[in-house]
Amino acid sequence: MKRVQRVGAASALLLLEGWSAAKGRDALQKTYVFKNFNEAFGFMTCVALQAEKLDHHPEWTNVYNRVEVTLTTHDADGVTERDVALASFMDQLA
Ligand SMILES: C[C@H](O)[C@H](O)[C@H]1CNC2=NC(N)=NC(=O)C2=N1
Repeated sequence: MKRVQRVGAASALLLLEGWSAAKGRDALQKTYVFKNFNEAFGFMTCVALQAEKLDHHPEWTNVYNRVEVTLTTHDADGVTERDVALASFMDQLA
């Protein structure tokens, strides 16, 4: 997999809505709230398939209708265009 340049959370946030910078590390965070568990898990299933396609995976937790997402690129030790791409995909889907 090609190396990607770290862009950092601050510049990534200029392109995204509803995301914020994580505390203590270069990462993006967002909490999605759905109608119920089915909607939340459907979202996660769709994102999981895309994540496999992109070979880029979220850190996330799910409790009932909430999905808390953290995006960062472990290989670059920070936020890259891959995180922006995955964040945009999630926003379009939600
Ligand atoms: C070997 C494999 O391509 C890498 O480990 C991929 C998989 N998914 C990944 N996901 C994320 N978020 N960051 C990575 O650096 C990353 N690297």
